Amino acid sequence: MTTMESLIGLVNRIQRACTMLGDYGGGDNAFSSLWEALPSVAVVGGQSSGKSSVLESVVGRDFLPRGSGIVTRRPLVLQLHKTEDGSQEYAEFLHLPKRRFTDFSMVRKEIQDETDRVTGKTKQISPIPIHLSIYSPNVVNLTLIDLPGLTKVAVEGQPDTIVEDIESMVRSYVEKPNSVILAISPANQDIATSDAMKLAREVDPTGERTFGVLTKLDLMDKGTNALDVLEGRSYRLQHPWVGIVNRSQADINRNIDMIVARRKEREYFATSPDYGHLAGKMGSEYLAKLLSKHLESVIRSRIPSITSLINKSIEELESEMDHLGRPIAVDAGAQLYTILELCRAFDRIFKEHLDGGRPGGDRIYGVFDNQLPAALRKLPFDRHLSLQNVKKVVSEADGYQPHLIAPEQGYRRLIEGSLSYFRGPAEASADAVHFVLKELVRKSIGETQELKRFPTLQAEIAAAANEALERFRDEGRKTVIRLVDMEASYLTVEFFRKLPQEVEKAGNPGNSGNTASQAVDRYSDGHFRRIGSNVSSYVGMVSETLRTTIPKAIVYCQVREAKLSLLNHFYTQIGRKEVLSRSLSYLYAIGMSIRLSSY
Ligand SMILES: Nc1nc2c(ncn2[C@@H]2O[C@H](COP(=O)(O)OP(=O)(O)OP(=O)(O)O)[C@@H](O)[C@H]2O)c(=O)[nH]1
Repeated sequence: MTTMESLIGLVNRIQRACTMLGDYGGGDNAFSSLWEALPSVAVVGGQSSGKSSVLESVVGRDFLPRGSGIVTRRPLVLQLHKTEDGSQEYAEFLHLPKRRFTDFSMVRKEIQDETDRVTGKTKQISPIPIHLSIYSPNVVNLTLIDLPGLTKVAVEGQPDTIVEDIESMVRSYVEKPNSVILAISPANQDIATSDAMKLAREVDPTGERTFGVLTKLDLMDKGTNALDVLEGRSYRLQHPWVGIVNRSQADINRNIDMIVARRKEREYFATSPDYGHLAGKMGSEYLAKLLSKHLESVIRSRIPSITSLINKSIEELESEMDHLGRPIAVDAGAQLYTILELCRAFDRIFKEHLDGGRPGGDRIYGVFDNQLPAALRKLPFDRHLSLQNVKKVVSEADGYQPHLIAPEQGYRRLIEGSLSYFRGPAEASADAVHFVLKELVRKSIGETQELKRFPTLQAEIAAAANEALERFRDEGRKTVIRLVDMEASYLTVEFFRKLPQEVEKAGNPGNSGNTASQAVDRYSDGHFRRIGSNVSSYVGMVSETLRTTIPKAIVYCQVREAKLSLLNHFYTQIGRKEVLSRSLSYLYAIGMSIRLSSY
């Protein structure tokens, strides 16, 4: 491998590591700054300027989606890898690591499908890149990023903001000082109106990192030529302009082969009266070499800062790994599957305990059927509703003015005071079920034969399951407390409506005119006893309700969750660990190859 090849290959590998971690310049961790430090070539141009055509002829293959409107709706990070002459050409997507595409029409389809997977079938755009590698003897090592074409109007079905959205996405790529801008303009349009040049001038006013490409030279009016642009008089850039002749729509319709098209392009320049003297510096093949060489020199100058960023990323990953715990297996990829299988075996047994088939789940019913009702019965309402306490609470609620008809405030206070006693048994039930579940986890781990050989994994599963159960318990407790509080926050109205009549009846046995005896009776012990017994029957009613709703809440929050998602967190975590450890070994390898080479 020549130095140039390995340098660009190096950057390709780092870019893959970044994408693997779900980063593409968005966040503010070491990885996104690493991504940003990497040079790449961003292809910018207005719609129909010939962007796709240029990319395809640089690659020497048809593989980009075609159609009207905005076809490129996600950035496409295209990594070209030169392989030995005569070797089979193939393509690979980062999101489908196991699949080699040799049929390039399938590559086109996969780009379309993968675009739709993120954006939906809508015409939305998304900044999440698709990574495609092409291995071919007909390419030079190069990383290109294809971006949506700049447009001036939204088409049917697209949000009005699409014009700005595309511009700001493209801008986010080209404004990075490390990006090389491949600005595509059609020769049959005034260069002064080119969308690509407008944006390039804004982000790179000195033209240091802009490569101007002029397409459609063959479509210029007879008798005119683009020498003013190509020789740098119309628009000055630090790098030379490159003229291109792509396949026309008719060529495409006639399925003119890419390699044939490249040859025709060479012939076009070689025989052109206008451009003959520039022939050696025109055409898509020359463009590819020019870019590759430039990219290499940029990368070379960045090696020291890239190395230090890699080290910083490694440090960050290491510390995240320390935090999550090291992966159990050495060969993470293969073992991840085994681990998940083992977890599932455990999960199955755990569910059998809950659903029956294995003992233990019945103990949850025991909590609801015995423990909870017993605890409810034992609540000290007798004391709370004793004659003495009722008198005290009611008088306190009355204040300086004793109640006239029914002691509404007194009732409320007595009821609220009583209801608060329900919190204890409610929480105790959540705890009791929690302990049953915990015990079932312990048992299930012991009964999972497959786990016998993996004590560490056993411990990790136990820890993860118990942690999940704790979370479910917290939720269960919160919910049952809420049930109790709900009872206290709104009392059943009918119950109160009945009260005054009862008091009235009880206070006036057949003597409705005698207010004096009524008054005496109202403050007699009998009166307070009646209040106590009214409250007691209200509380009894609530107790009945809670006896049935508390189990529902606990099953919903704890038992059901344990069945559905006991190890979900754990699965996410080991998945993350796997990705981290893969990225880490990746970066170590890259760091190593930088140290070993003499860049
Ligand atoms: N004759 C001729 N036609 C070209 C040339 N370059 C592009 N075309 C044609 O112009 C049309 C648009 O080219 P594309 O490569 O699809 O342009 P694009 O910028 O990718 O377009 P969008 O993806 O729609 O933004 C196609 O029909 C091409 O065949 C060229 O150099 N000469």
